[in-house]
Amino acid sequence: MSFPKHVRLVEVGPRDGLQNESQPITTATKLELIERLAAAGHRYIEAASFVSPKWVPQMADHREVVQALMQGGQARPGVTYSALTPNLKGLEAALECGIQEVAVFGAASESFSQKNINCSIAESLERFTPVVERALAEGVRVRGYVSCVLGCPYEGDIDPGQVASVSRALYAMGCYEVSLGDTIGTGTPLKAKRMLETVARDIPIDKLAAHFHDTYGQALANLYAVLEEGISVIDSSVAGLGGCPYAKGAAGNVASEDVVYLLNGLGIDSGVDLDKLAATGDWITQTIGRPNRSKAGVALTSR
Ligand SMILES: CC(C)(COP(=O)([O-])OP(=O)([O-])OC[C@H]1O[C@@H](n2cnc3c(N)ncnc32)[C@H](O)[C@@H]1OP(=O)([O-])[O-])[C@@H](O)C(=O)NCCC(=O)NCCSC(=O)C[C@@](C)(O)CC(=O)[O-]
Repeated sequence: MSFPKHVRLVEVGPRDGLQNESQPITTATKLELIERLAAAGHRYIEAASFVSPKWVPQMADHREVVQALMQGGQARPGVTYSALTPNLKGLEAALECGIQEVAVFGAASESFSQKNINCSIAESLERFTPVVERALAEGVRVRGYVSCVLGCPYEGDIDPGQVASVSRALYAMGCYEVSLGDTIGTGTPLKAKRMLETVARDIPIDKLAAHFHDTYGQALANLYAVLEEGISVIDSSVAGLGGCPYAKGAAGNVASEDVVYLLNGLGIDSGVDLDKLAATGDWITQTIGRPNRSKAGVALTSR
C-alpha cells in the first residue's frame, strides 16, 4: 500500500454544496464563502454553475459571482476558480466573465443524463465536444464529470464498463481530468476500487478524481480505498453541504474538513489549514441555517 504524498483538493462547496438550497443565498455570502475557503488554503474552488436558472435557481447569479472574482479583483493569485458549463451558451457566458477553468458534466446512467441535462449520454457527448474545443481554443482548461459511477437513483447498479466508456470519451475530447461522481453515495470501498480499476485501464490514475457523496456514510471509507489505488485528487464540500437537485435524497459531498483530517492522519499534505476550514464550515452553516455535517468540523469548533 502506498499513498500519495500530496492530494489536490477541489472544493465544490460554493457550487455543489449550495446548488440544492431552496432559500435564496446572497451573492455576497457566496463570495465570502469562496474567499474564506481560499484563505483556508484551498487552491481549486468550484465557484458557480452556468446552467439554466429555471433548472437550478440557486445558481442564477453565476455571472455576478464569477465577474466579482475574475473582473472585480476578488480572486486570489494562485487559486483556480472554475464553473460548470453544460453547453455553448453557458460557456460563452462564463468566458465573458473571465472564467479560468470550466467543467462539463455527463453521466454513466441514461436516465440520470435525461433528468439532469435533458439529453441522452450520446447527445451529451456531442454537445460537450464544441464546448471543450471552444474552451481550449480560449486557453481555458476543462474538467469532465461522470455522475452515477457507483449507482443511479433511477437505474440502480451501474456497470463499471459504462463508467469507463463515458470517462474515456471525456478524456479523449480534451478534458484534462475526469472526476468520478458517486452522486447518491451508495458506493462501498470494494465497489469503488473495482470501478476505479476498470476506468484506470484506459485513463492514467493521476488524471482521475474522486467525487464522493456521503448519503450512506461510506464516503471516507471509499476515499481511503481509492487513495490506496493511487487517486490523488479529491472533490469535497465544506461542512458536507450539498445534494443534487436530480437525485432525490442524496446527501452532500464528503465534508472537506473530514477529508483534511483523514489526510493529515495519513501524513498526506493538502495545503489546507484544518482550523480555518472548520471555522468556515461553522460560519456558512450558521449563515444559511443548515446543520454542519462535518464530524471533524463540529468536533473542532466545539472544543
Ligand atoms: C443543460 C440544460 C441547460 C439543458 O436544458 P434544455 O431545456 O434542454 O435546454 P435548451 O437549450 O432547450 O434551453 C431551454 C432554456 O434554458 C436556457 N438555457 C440553456 N442553457 C443555458 C445555460 N447554460 N445558462 C442559462 N440558460 C440556459 C435557454 O436559453 C432556454 O431558455 P428559455 O428560452 O426557455 O427562456 C439544463 O438541463 C440545465 O441547466 N441543467 C442543469 C443541471 C444541473 O445543473 N445539475 C446539477 C449539476 S450536476 C451535479 O451536481 C453532479 C456533479 C457534477 O456534482 C457530479 C456528481 O455528484 O455526480
